[in-house]
Amino acid sequence: MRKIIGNLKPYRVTVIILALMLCIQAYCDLALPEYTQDIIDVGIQNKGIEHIVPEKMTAEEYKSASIFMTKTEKKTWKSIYTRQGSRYVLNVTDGDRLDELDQELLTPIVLTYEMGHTSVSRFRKIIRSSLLQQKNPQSRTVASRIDDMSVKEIGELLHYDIDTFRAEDENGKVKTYVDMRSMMQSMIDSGAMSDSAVTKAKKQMEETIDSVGTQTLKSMGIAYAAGCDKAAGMNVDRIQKQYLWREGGRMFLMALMMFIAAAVASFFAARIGASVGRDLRGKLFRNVMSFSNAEIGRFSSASLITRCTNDVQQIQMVTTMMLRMVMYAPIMGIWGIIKVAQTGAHMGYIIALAILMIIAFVGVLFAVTLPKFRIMQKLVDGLNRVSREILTGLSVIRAFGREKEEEKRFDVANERLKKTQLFTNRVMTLMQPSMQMFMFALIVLITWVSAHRIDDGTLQVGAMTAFITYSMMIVMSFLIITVMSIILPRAGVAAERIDEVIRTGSSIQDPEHPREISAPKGVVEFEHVDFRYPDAEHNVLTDITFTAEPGKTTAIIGSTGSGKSTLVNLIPRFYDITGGRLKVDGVEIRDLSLRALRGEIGFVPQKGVLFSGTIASNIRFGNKDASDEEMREAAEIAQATDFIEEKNMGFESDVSQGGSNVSGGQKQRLAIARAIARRPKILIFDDSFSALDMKTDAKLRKKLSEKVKDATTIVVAQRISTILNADQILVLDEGRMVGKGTHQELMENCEVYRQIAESQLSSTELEGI
Ligand SMILES: Nc1ncnc2c1ncn2[C@@H]1O[C@H](COP(=O)(O)OP(=O)(O)OP(=O)(O)O)[C@@H](O)[C@H]1O
Repeated sequence: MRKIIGNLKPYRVTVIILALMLCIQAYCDLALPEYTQDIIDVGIQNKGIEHIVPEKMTAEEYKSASIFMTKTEKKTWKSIYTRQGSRYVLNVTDGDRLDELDQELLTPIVLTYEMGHTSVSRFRKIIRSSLLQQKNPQSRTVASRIDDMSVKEIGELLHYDIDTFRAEDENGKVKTYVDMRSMMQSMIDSGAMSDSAVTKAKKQMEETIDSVGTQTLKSMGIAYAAGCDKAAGMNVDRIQKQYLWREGGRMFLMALMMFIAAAVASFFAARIGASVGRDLRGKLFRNVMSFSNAEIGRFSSASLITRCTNDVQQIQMVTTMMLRMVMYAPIMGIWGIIKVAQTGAHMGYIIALAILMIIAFVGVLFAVTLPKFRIMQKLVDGLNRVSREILTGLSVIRAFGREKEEEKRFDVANERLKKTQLFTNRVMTLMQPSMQMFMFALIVLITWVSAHRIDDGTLQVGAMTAFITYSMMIVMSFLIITVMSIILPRAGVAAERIDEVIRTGSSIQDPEHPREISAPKGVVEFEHVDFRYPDAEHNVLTDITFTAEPGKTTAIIGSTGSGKSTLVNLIPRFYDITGGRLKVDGVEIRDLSLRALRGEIGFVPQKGVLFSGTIASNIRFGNKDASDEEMREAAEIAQATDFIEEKNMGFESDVSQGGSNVSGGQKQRLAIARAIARRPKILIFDDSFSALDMKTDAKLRKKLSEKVKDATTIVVAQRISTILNADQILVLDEGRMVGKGTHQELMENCEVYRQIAESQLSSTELEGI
């Protein structure tokens, strides 16, 4: 995870912009349910009235509104209304001030509203408890009979004017309500209700209201304002229409803003992801280019390719996902929880329960599938290996009639992968429907609990809708966090694999202060050189001593695996020697810069390697400034002219990737021409003549001795005939030099050489030399 985040360092600014966009998106996303809530609760249920202070009031309402107000609140109340005839008109228009008033006057106004809208059962309860508080026995007797009396009878008994009226509740059900306001007023005026009793009643009411939540409380206040406005003769329908249009418009703008923020965030996330991928690939590639053969061997080229492609691809995908979803989920989750608390629905425990269940469910799901995912990675590797082997060896398979067996081998690997994939896919496909079912169950549960609250009048329909939406958002956020917390460690493995390559330095480094050769000649000196491959137990080369001189050919011969290729690979420092000294023109090669050293060498590897392009581009590969003349001469020496000229396009003929459209011998000749075109001081042929027929081999050697006279030529060969005329022949056996001299000398004093010679040439041929 840290490594994945570390990759984002160069994109700090873009990540900050992206985070900002996500905040805007979250803000809009979370504001939308609020708008829905407002449209339902304010726009539809409260006829579009936004503030709890009525715009117009009858004198009667104006008076009764202040029943539960403190002195300061009463002062505010008086200051915000102006009398116009029999009506009181609100003189405040500033939105902020109205919001302040909503806060300041909410409790007394809702209390008054509640007093004006008391259900019959609640009215009886209030009267009974106030009668029981009075000490005289008569009141107690009346209290016991309250349930049998009608509201009117209770009013007559207590000598108060009590109005009842029928109205719809929040759910549209028509109910009988009692308006207790005038009764309260008379009680306060007559002194039957003391100030402390009012405070006590207010406190009791406040406690009941506390459980409702601010949003619902405000809706009650607004319902009160709507009632007053209507009673004062205002056109509430127009207010409602205006409100709905305005809120709908705002909602649309919010949705638009959310869309833009989300699109910009996605754009940046994809861009950063792709850039991180590009950076990693670049870093990997640059580092791999500096690797010596030892590091390439350690990782294997197949693994390096997988790391450069598959692993980087995975990191790129996870980075984009992380920036888009993992960053967004906590913002939404936490902000959503805050919003949910504000709805006052008090159903947080349902969300907590849902989150716990989701974590448990996803945990079980992944516990079952994760080991299979790990196995799958190995099975994919296995399938790749088998297919690669079969495809590259197709002609051999055909020649030996092994198609059926190989098909079976492939089928086994294929079938194993299929079975594992089927299992994981089946389990994972369970996830979506389960999550859907889970979400629906959550909605049902919330609706069921809310239904009771709505029935009790402690929750509004809009608040429920908002709560459901917020719940879905929170639960989804936790779901994303849970799933990502499982996916991320898997991507961590890819990050680890990439990091391993990036952290690995090349074992072959340039010296800090490289020495220079003023006039390079190309003398190669081996002084008691030993070499052992990294991690190998034994030396591959031991005590090798010889000097290869300019203008002369040094040939190396020996049985398979005797260390010939290894020896020549030491000269361009593909590997560093492990003992002795290796000098070029008297300077240890470790003291020369790699560029200078390799600049002196023309190397023809055992396996001819060509690059896609043209024949000319391949010959000029080591010396892009070579003139046409030089290029033709190199091709001439390498005996490549004949076949090049046979092609329609000559030197401009296409060479496909890896040189697959030229024969093995042609490939070798082009590789030789490429080395010669460089005009090096040291020419190394690592078994490069093996694919040439004897005639071409002889012609090529003749041309070489004529045209590349000054170079130090080192030839590794399998055929004695190739090296018969060499100035010096080194005979290797199991990594040791068992003979050094000309052909004649070796025939006389080197047993190993004689055996090789006798195994390749007849006695008459040998005598004729
Ligand atoms: N990268 C490597 N890591 C470890 N051991 C290696 C590596 N390359 C070669 N060897 C071992 O070093 C020994 C010498 O190999 P080398 O390729 O130099 O022989 P060679 O004489 O060129 O053989 P051939 O004539 O078959 O090409 C062999 O035993 C081989 O197994």
